[in-house]
Amino acid sequence: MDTGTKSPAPGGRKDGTSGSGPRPPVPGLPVDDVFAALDTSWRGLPGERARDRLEKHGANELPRAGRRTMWRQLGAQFTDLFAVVLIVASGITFLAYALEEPRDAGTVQLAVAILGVVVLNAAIGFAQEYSAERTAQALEAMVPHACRVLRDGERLELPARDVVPGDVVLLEAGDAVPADCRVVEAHELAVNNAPLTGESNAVGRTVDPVAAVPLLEARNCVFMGTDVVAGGGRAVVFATGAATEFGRICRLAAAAPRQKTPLQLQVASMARRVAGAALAIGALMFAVRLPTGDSVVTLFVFALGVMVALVPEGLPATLSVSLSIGVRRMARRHALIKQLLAVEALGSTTVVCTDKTGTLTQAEMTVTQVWTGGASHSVSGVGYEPSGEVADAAEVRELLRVAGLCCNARLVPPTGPREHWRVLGDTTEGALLVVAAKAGLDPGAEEAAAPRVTEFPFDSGRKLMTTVHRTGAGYQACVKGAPGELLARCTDVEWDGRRGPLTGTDRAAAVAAGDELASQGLRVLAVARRALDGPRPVREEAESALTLLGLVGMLDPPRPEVTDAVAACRRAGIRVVMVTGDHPLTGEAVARRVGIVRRPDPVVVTGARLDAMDDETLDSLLAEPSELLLCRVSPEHKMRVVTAFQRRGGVVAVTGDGANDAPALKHADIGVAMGASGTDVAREAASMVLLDDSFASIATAVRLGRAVYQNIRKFLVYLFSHNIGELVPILAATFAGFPLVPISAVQILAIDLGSDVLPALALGAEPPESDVMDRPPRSRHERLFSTAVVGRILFLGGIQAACVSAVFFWHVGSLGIPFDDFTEDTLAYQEAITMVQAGIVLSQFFNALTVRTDRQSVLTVGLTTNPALLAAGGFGIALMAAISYLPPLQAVFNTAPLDATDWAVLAGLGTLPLLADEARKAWLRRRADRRRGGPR
Ligand SMILES: Nc1ncnc2c1ncn2[C@@H]1O[C@H](COP(=O)(O)OP(=O)(O)OP(=O)(O)O)[C@@H](O)[C@H]1O
Repeated sequence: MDTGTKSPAPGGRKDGTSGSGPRPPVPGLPVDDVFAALDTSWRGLPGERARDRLEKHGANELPRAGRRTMWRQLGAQFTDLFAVVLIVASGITFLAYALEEPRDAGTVQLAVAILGVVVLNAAIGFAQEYSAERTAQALEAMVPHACRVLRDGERLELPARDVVPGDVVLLEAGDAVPADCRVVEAHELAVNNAPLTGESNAVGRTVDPVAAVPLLEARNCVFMGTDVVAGGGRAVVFATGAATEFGRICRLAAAAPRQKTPLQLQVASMARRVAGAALAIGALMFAVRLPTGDSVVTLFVFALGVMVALVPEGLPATLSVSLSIGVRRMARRHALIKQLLAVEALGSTTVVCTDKTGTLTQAEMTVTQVWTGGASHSVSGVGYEPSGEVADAAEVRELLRVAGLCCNARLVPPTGPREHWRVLGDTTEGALLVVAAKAGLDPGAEEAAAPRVTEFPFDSGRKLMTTVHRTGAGYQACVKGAPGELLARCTDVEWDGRRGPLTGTDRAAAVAAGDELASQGLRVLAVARRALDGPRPVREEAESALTLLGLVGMLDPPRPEVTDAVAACRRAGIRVVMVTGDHPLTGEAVARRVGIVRRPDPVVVTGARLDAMDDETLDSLLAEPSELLLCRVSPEHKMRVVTAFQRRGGVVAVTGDGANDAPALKHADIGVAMGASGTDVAREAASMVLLDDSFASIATAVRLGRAVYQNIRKFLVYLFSHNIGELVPILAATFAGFPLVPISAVQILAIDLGSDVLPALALGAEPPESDVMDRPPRSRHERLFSTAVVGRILFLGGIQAACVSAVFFWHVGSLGIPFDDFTEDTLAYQEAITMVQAGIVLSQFFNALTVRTDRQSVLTVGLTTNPALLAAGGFGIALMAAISYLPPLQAVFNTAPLDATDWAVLAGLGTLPLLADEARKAWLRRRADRRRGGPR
């Protein structure tokens, strides 16, 4: 059919394959006419024509909806609550300056400084949002979105963006439909059109032409943005990119609101509360300083300054930095976070339900045993290279021929000297093709001799797959699957030179052989066939009265890195539960190898036993602290177990790769999909995607997730402790009857903006503490501002406040000048306020070092292991020196030069919070050791 003639261009308005005008007539055409209309054929497009079409129609991508322009993003920074409050505050200060008699330059400086806060905050916020968005885009691009198409008869795997009208797409359960297509071949094909129609039940697809109906209702079409949920088939693309129905809807859709995570909400609400408190404290300051006799305007400006200084403006931005650094670190370690929520949940994960194949193991299957009745045959060779030996027996060849015919995977030879043989498709099937090749069988030739006429695809609920072939002697069903499921459908055997009914002894022998292979950790499949009368049997017919040919056992070695990761999870108080569709013996053998099972008596629960259990029994089973394996389970069981763990208050991470894992992935606190081998549906449903599929990456993500939370607490303690250091001296001076403030509002702003922002950001980027995985998971209900956090803020802030107050009073008192004689211009006063400011800056430098660890000594992590923090602290000190020594800055801040002794005293006092905190940590460590029964 592929004439190669230049018929009306597919995708153009004439044949309606694209554009927003008349919809394509393809649903009404018989299959052959569809190919003609789209100028393509069953063999797919020739490569050159596909390239032309890609050029003509552009990439199969949707224009990004809902992205704000840079200007709008920047503008938004000035309209959030804090910014508005600050802008109003600055306006009032300017007004106060205008009304003041005589005018004080300090007032206008304060007004400008407040505006400076707004601009700086906006800049940080904007930079953060911008980089977070860039990160999100980069991460999105890392999630593979490939599809299988036929081009010139050749089966290829292409990025979905390269698909063009006329491409023949191969569809399987779990695939995301890459473009709008007309179905030309369907094997129990069903899709979920929910993204387009809102109805989330599976709808079957046919190949028959349909009468004129709205395109979305055409049962012979599949659409971009939807998923194949069952069966498989082929379809021809008729619209791509923005021309698809999905593209049309996306154009109509308004920008989705950005969702904030509970942590962000917690911080935002806390920041609001602190702002309220700042307002109250500002009012309090106004009230307490009223007796000093200052003018109302002066007092008002001062109170406003204090209030502005106390507002934690930088907090939300620092939080975003911390989260986005966490996300980037995880991506570097192969864990892509799709929803920020997962970062938080990871930190409090209590249970990980993990698949076996690919996650704990390498998913590099090699058939090592073939069992045919009385005889067991070893197979040599490793990996997917089809070289090795297998017994040259007719019954082995027949078993492998049938198994090979019942496969959709394809072996791809290496293209370069450093490459290896690869499998395109299911690795279990890849292993079967390899062993068939080792037996001298050529899949192409076998398929040509017995072309496939229909297929009942594998699904993990049924655990079987069947293909029907036309042979010289009629039709034949080739069936492979889990031995238990397949044996139940067999009535005959053909092995050991015997062909006849399957006896009780045969059955027992097959079960024993299967168990023996499984207990070696091998994945076991049984293979059978039957003769059929016609090409299109119903499934029950094709999968009954089968003749059993034997079993194959395939090895899938554990991933070497998993054992350590499992041990780390154990230490971190996280329970690892294996959930597999495989045989209990295979599951247990693998679980033992990776350390999930260490005791002799693990609890192995099969899907059948789960079915027989009510929720109460299941709950009490999960409550036992046993080593638990769930074997021969289907995705529905997985969902039930996740829900049961959650009922018990667990925070559950669950892995999944198949389309029917989607509900469990969505329901879990952290749905983890496989980037390399998983289906598109699973990846869409998940909140985290593992690029390397390895369990070890989950453990790493948990570690980094815990670190993010810890870091947030670190900078909270850091940022809030200096507020105490600023407020207490002011209150003390007022109550002591000192007529001036020990630290002015502009000085407070200089600390907030000059010396505190950068170290807070550097704390948000701290690497995980080495003992982060030696503690139990954080309770999901634990507040960010826990008693421990507030206690530490008061502890560190209190010491700092005591030190700087002492410095102030010592300095103003040592000269014997009466308090009432002090004016703003008294040198001793200028020196004293400079010392208070420098005292806080130095103390904050040491504070930053001490908050780096919760319980460990700072010396254990090393004083220089966060160079960014040292640089940020160093910058703050240099700025302070400039404020003390440079005349223009002295004029602004009313400061005076400090001498070396002053600096030395301040530095000495600044270390006090650090030393006191070290003593507190040592006490905590000793207490923990005592609880554990002696030091470790
Ligand atoms: N492509 C296939 N065709 C037929 N049978 C298969 C196929 N793949 C697996 N099986 C059989 O079905 C059983 C369950 O496989 P399934 O892929 O559902 O397990 P799973 O839950 O993904 O396992 P795992 O936990 O190892 O990832 C296997 O033990 C095997 O006997």
